[in-house]
Amino acid sequence: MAALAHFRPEHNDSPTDKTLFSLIANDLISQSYSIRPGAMPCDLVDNLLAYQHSISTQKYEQAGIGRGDDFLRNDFVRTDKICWINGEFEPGQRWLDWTSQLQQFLNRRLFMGLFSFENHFAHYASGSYYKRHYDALKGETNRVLSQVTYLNPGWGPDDGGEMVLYRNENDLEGIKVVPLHGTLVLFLSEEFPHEVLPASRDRYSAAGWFRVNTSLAGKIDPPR
Ligand SMILES: O=C(O)CCC(=O)C(=O)O
Ligand SMILES: [Fe+2]
Repeated sequence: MAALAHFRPEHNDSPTDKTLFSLIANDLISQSYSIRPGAMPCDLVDNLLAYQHSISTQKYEQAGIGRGDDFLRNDFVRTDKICWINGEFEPGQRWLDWTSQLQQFLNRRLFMGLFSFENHFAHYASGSYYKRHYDALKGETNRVLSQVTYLNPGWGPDDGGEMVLYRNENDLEGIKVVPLHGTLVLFLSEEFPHEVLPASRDRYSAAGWFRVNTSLAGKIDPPR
């Protein structure tokens, strides 16, 4: 027994990144989406949540739909507020390092050709929503893989705010994902309509998209 006193488990219950990446890859192979409650490393999501809270509300902008000249604010579709994440501060950089490792892993394992990652914090104030939509339109391939990580400790069954992931355009029932702290969701951007139901409290997340390189000669495809 004395020897056990010196035994220290290598890490806590959460799987190592490689194990998690492997599970995600297997999910994507078998069902083109991955829903992993509580899978994110605790220190990473705690750090990200603290970072999100430290950002001044003035840095948030009303979210819109479309990009560039097609950008449109439309309260009928979505009412959340967003703030793009860059590597300016350490927690943001750690997050981008982690997502870059995931990107490399998926490229090696699944040959996905993921080229870049854009992502933002999203704040859905109580009652906010994002109606059913696709993150990418077929044929306009650039957003390939959507990612959402939830940053809401203690989210309860009565808090609402589920993300509903529909299996295809005819699916009306969908799979409800509770936006609980540390839950990670990934899905092929062109394949799954999804929506965010209104919540009864503030709802925080980091949502992002891995993109392929659609730059044409001489014309760089901007990251957002
Ligand atoms: O927050 C979520 O659960 C999903 C957000 C979303 O669909 C998006 O930002 O495109
Ligand atoms: Fe979306």
